[in-house]
Parts: sequence; C-alpha cells; structure tokens
Amino acid sequence: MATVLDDIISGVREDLKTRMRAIGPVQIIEQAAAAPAALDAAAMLAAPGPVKIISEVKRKSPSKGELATIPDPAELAGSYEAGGATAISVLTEQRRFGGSLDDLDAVRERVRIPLLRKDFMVSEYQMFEARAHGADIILLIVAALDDRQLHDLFQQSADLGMTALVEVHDEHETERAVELGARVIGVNARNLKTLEVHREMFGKLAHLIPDDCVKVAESGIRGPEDIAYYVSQGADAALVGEALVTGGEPSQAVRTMIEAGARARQGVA
Ligand SMILES: O=P(O)(O)OC[C@@H](O)[C@@H](O)c1c[nH]c2ccccc12
Repeated sequence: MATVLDDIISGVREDLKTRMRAIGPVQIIEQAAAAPAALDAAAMLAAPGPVKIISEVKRKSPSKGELATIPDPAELAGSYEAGGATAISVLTEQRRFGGSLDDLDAVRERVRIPLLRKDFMVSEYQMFEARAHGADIILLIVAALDDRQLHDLFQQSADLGMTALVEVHDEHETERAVELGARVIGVNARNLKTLEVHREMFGKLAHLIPDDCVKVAESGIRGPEDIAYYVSQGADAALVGEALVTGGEPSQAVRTMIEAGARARQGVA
C-alpha cells in the first residue's frame, strides 16, 4: 500500500518535471554556480552555546491542514532571526505544504543566517535548484531514499558546499545516516508514512548518534517545555514549525525556547 510519503513524493516528481521544462539542467547548474557561496551551517549548528533553534516557514501540512497564511515569509523569517534563531527552514513543497522557491528567494533576501530548503529531495536537479535559490542546508529523508540515492545526494550537497540535514525516524535509518558520515542528523518525531507523532523517538535514537554530530529534534514541538525535554535528552538543536507560525509573537517565541533550553541544560528546568 502506498504511504503518505509515497504520495507526497509522486507529487513532488510531477512538479519537478514542470520546473525542469522551464529551466533546463544546464541552466540550473549555471545558476547554482553563480550563487554566493553557502554558509557553513554545520559549523554554526555545532558551535558551543545554547540550543539552536531552526525556525520554519510553514503554511500547511498533510497532518494538520492550514496552519497560517503567511503573506510575507521574509517578514516572518526576519522575526525568527531577531529572536535568535540559528537557521531558517523554508518549506518549498507546493502541494501539501503550500511552499515555493519564491518563498526561499524572499527569505534569502531578508536574512543572513543559514537557510534550509525543506523539501523532498529525490534528484540532483533539486540540489542545484536549492543552491541556486540560496539554500545553505538541504534535507535528506532517509526513509525516502535508497542507499545509492542517499549517498549520491549527500556527496552532491558537500560538493555544492551545503550542509545535509539527514532525517531519521527509526534505528535502521539512524544507522544508515551514521554510516553515511552525516554531520547533522535530525530525528523526526513524526513518522512520514503514517503522520503519527512519537516524541519519545528522539530519546530512543539519540544514543546511536555519535557525539560529534549535531543532534536535531524535529516535529511536534509545542513550546518551551518540549524544548527543555529534548535538551535533557541530548538535543543540540530543534526544528520548529507549527508552534511558531500559529503562536503569534514569533521573535519572542524563539527567544523563550532558547531560554528554556539553557535552563534545562543547567538542570534547573
Ligand atoms: O510543524 P512542526 O510539527 O513543528 O514540524 C516542523 C518540521 O519538523 C516538520 O515540518 C518536518 C520534519 N521533517 C519534515 C519533512 C518534510 C516536511 C516537513 C517536515
């Protein structure tokens, strides 16, 4: 039976064909080469200091439907940056998440911190496209890729100077990510095949991830308490979407999460 992830990816491949007809492979490679160099996001995420918040521009999702209209994604990203976010995640998947590369462009013009192109990466073309539109980080979802694809896209991200956030949801996927040599590994609490959230997954998998990797807790983070919980479980960073786009006061929300993380690390949460 086709999973939600399979359905999303077949839509992604359809939309990809349309974009490839408009801008061919030679052209996209040239555009990627002409873009200013990517920021070293892995180093910024690995730097000492409080928990790193990756704040997401997210309009809707397959699990929750409409979350926020976000008429001005650059404005939202600017607020995240002002609140102390280490990086901004911009969903570019159109059908299920209501994002676009235009959003990525708009955010790139506004902020100086690293940008994650959040999409379902299944082809080399998308990697050049990410770089051409100013992304510093790309997402590789282990569940969506076979070993060959995972290896090739990981290598390509390095060749383009980008950081790969390698996303896992179970033990086997975590082993594959570690074997790959990933420096930044995200544990997605949401199973993309069923959309169920399992917040305990981070704690179950974190010990399989070497200490010199950045450990990112992803999805289902409702507020500062969840940040404190993940920090106590060893998270170096957290990726937050819904709670920031629906809560109002995005700057303050980011700030409060960072403070909660700092308190948890000192053991006074
Ligand atoms: O809105 P949330 O529950 O805070 O989740 C953010 C982020 O983790 C989530 O958007 C996400 C994690 N992995 C993904 C892969 C594709 C699309 C989306 C995602």
